[in-house]
Amino acid sequence: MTIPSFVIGIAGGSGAGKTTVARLITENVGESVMRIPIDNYYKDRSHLDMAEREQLNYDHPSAFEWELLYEQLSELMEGRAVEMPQYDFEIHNRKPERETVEPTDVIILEGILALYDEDVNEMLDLRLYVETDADVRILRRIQRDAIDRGRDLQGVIDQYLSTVKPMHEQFIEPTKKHADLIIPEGANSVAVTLLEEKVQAEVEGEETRTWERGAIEREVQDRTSFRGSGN
Ligand SMILES: Nc1ncnc2c1ncn2[C@@H]1O[C@H](COP(=O)(O)OP(=O)(O)O)[C@@H](O)[C@H]1O
Ligand SMILES: O=c1ccn([C@@H]2O[C@H](COP(=O)(O)O)[C@@H](O)[C@H]2O)c(=O)[nH]1
Repeated sequence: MTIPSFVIGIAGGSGAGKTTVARLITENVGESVMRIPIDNYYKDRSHLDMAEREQLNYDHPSAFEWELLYEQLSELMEGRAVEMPQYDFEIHNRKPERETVEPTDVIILEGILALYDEDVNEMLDLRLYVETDADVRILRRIQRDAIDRGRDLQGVIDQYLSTVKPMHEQFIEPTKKHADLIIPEGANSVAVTLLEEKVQAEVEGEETRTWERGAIEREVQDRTSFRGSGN
């Protein structure tokens, strides 16, 4: 039975680069790390039709089933498998099937509001916030939704202005204060390398659960100032 030894939360606005950071810091550790997208815990909306679902606010905390997320994270932390819901962005709804997920050494919880819920926050050993300018994020979102997902461009713009942007300012950006480490633009190679090393060490059993909050932050500062002083 695996009892997870390290849980990382990665928050940040839509298109900030959360998934990219999660992928980069876990790509060399195989199956000992599990990524949990908070999107899987969007509420089930099967009672609504597509037109109604298209009108919903998916950036407000009330769009998520927090109790289920907390319950399943708790189960995983105690070494038990869960039946995790799966989400389909194309139809704005949960998929009918769930996936059996076994606990792993390291868990990465990732999503716009990964640092929002107090109970969930307390389960995290390391809280990251990926910070990327709004103009870059909306361009990425247009690329993803309008081009890759075939959504109507005007719809993407309307959703951004009516819910994505105001909810970001009201709920997502303020969670930055809970972060141990803020990663600018996501592709901060110093932070990514350090986090990768940390995850690797957890997976190889070199670390114990004596994680000292702020350790990575200090190391990033040290390495960055070392680089900066090399003139
Ligand atoms: N640092 C970066 N530089 C350039 N492009 C990036 C960077 N981080 C992410 N992207 C790109 O931006 C898009 C959104 O990134 P993603 O990680 O899915 O964001 P999020 O999970 O925060 O919504 C993807 O196409 C990804 O390849
Ligand atoms: O049915 C849905 C559910 C969510 N969204 C949007 O997705 C983003 C969150 O995902 P990121 O990968 O962080 O971009 C959120 O801003 C929602 O607006 C959606 O459009 N439809």
